[in-house]
Amino acid sequence: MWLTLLYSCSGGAALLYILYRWVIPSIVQYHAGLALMWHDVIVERLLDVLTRSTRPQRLLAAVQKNATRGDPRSVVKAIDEFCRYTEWAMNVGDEKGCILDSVVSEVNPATVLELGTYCGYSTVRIATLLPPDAKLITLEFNPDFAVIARQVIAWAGQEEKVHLVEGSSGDLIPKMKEQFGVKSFDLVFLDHWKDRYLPDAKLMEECGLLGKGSVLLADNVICPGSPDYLDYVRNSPKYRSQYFKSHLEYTKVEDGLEKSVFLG
Ligand SMILES: C[S@@+](CC[C@H](N)C(=O)[O-])C[C@H]1O[C@@H](n2cnc3c(N)ncnc32)[C@H](O)[C@@H]1O
Ligand SMILES: [Mg+2]
Repeated sequence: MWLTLLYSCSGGAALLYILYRWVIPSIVQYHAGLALMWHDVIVERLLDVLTRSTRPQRLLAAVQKNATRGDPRSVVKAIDEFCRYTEWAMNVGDEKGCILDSVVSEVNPATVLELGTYCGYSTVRIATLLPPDAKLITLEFNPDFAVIARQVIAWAGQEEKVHLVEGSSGDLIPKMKEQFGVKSFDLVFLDHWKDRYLPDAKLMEECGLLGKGSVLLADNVICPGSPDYLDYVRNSPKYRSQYFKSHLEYTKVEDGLEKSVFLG
């Protein structure tokens, strides 16, 4: 009897594991709402409780285990593998990351602002492509994420190029000129909470942080989406705007990046 019970329990556990690991992820990856609900709410909370750690801490552990210190490409690869095969996370990801890389290379910026650091994945991608004298300021208002991001950036050997500032974009953007010595930004990567894209773009304009030719690159303009921002940059005579179609990080849900050149 005990043997039968053991068999049925282990059979049930195996079935649950197969559902969790393969069946549900392969179904939800085509649906925006379900994908975000599954990965960003259910799985994250479950693993936080079961492992008594946070997703950023688990991501950092994967970097320390699998990436070579001082090799930024290996850091990016370790995070992408962790997010594709172990646990989804809200980095720009490998697919949209290639578009980000090509825009950074094309603009070849001397000054970059990133809104939303999270664990430092996109920060490392951007920093790797910058010339040695370029300046990358990245803003993150969650101190727990900032602690992890600093370690990821240092593991990638990019800490000299990156200035991670803790605080909210709305408070920090007006201080960029006086406190951080910035004249204007050649490139801004918007990847913080989506309802802040439009107010922060307007704030950067008001503060004189955008010059003729400055590029705004906005992630997740379709999923989760930032319709008011898209409407603004696509219809304002101040911008020439272009959409790069792609997928929400580590899924097959449509998402994309909007590149908007400030015309002055
Ligand atoms: C999608 S994640 C950034 C992902 C990161 N850019 C990457 O691709 O690796 C968004 C981050 O923005 C931060 N954030 C949201 N609103 C913010 C704000 N107004 N100011 C500063 N940080 C913000 C969140 O705490 C979160 O860590
Ligand atoms: Mg994003």
